[in-house]
Amino acid sequence: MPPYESHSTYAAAEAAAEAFYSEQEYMGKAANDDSNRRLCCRSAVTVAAVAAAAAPVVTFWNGAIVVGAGPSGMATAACLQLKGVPCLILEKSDGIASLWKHNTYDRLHLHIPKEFCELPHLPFPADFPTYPNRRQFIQYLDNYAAHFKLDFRFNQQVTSAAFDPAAACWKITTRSCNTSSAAGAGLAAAAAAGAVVSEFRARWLVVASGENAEAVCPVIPGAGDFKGRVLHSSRYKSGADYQGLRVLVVGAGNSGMEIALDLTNFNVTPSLVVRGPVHILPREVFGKSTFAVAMKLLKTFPLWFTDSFLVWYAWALMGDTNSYGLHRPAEGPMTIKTKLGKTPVLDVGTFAKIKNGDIKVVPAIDHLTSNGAQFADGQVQQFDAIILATGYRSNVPQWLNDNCNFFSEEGFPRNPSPKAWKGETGLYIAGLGRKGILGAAFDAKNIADDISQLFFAAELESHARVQPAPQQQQQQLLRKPQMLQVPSFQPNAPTTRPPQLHTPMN
Ligand SMILES: NC(=O)C1=CN([C@@H]2O[C@H](COP(=O)(O)OP(=O)(O)OC[C@H]3O[C@@H](n4cnc5c(N)ncnc54)[C@H](OP(=O)(O)O)[C@@H]3O)[C@@H](O)[C@H]2O)C=CC1
Ligand SMILES: O=C(O)C(=O)Cc1c[nH]c2ccccc12
Repeated sequence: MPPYESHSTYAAAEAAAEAFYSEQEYMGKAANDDSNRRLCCRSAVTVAAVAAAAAPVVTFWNGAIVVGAGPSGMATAACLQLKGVPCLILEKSDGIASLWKHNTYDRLHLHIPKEFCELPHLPFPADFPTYPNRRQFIQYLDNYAAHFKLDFRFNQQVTSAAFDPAAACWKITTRSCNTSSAAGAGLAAAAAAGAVVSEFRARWLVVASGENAEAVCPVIPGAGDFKGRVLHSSRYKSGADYQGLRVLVVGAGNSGMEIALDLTNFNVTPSLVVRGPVHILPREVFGKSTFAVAMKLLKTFPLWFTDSFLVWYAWALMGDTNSYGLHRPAEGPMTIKTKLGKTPVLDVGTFAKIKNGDIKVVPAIDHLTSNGAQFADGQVQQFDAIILATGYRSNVPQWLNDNCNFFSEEGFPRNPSPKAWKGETGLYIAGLGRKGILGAAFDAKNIADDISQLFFAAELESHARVQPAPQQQQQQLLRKPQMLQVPSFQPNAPTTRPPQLHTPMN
């Protein structure tokens, strides 16, 4: 059964998108338990509060904690691990790269060349095409996690993270489910099995929860009246599910444009809501990726020149897009990307379908009716399904206690790039700089350099306090981190500071 059939009304679409995201949190796997066990005997000290069943399990992690097991989080963890800093990744879903695995459509390919989408220290296989498909990219990410033996805790939704100045560490609270009783039992049974609250403490916190953490479903007037299917683009898989239906795609970003194209390949003639100005560019310029050309031009020429070239080239190749309802913004595509983070549309065939009438461009929706929509220009059309390709949002404001006002209300760093990766009190940010995967790789390397310096300085200091043999200590520390022990830690004692950790002799 296609996913949308269980929640076919508009009112249910946002709840469904939300449920989908949280659903993944409940689907535990045995492998996950293994990684949890491994974790406990490496660089952490986990204290089960046996006396009080409701009290959270507290894990003291001597290193960095990363929130999010997407490309940005994994890149940061790999860089940290290579530098010898223990790193634990908390992920709300049941596995890595959940957005790529569960929330993308079948025909998705990277639309910029693979060399701009590589994570640090592991290139794509040489036989991958220039624009790897969804399956290949996922394979690369799975391989990345395995190659660097990254430490994950899945099914751990971070519900809060705050810096505790007294203890000089981050206190991170997660919610998870009793996965063994919930496995395969579905959401309701999982919820009944009861969520488990855990606590993690670490000196360094890396926010890598993603620019696309949550689906955005706008409130459209009359939405409650519409009787057809409504879903967010993150639930769309293929036009095969819509054959014979009248479909409205809302939103002219890269998702909406490509979904509209996909529908035409299954004999659907979709309408596409383009409510405002949009930059649509050919994917390639003289056989070279437009993105690569733009990057090259930006190295030598100012932004305005690069923009003028791109718009001129788009005009030369595609003609005037205005007459097809696609009006260009006053500012150029790279200026808008830099200022607002909005990515231009890279055309993979949609424009030709708009030109030949297979896709009908319509203006903003005025309101929905029981069986369709009325648009801003007064026209009324009937639809059986509406796909909201209306974008995503960061979820950082929901869980990060950002008392230094580092993040905007939208959950993005206020600092303009390239300093957007470092906050205060051990807070770091990977992949929220609106610079794609390349930007995330850049963040990851900088974060790892920074944290590793602080980590080893702190380790040396604490060892100097324990044993007065600095040279010998330094040699030990430069080895791979080993199990850390707490000599006389009292599980139920009040803890304002993490216990003193030391590396055993080996
Ligand atoms: N192959 C690839 O590599 C792909 C990459 N992506 C990337 O994923 C990210 C997310 O893309 P996408 O999902 O397209 O989201 P975007 O945020 O890029 O686009 C959302 C679109 O929806 C429009 N919109 C929002 N609300 C409404 C509304 N109420 N009525 C009408 N239109 C509305 C926005 O218009 P407005 O601009 O007026 O706000 C915008 O055009 C982007 O970075 C994109 O580049 C996506 C697909 C494929
Ligand atoms: O995927 C993104 O959102 C990016 O930031 C990278 C990117 C993809 N396509 C582009 C076109 C112009 C500028 C940046 C990008």
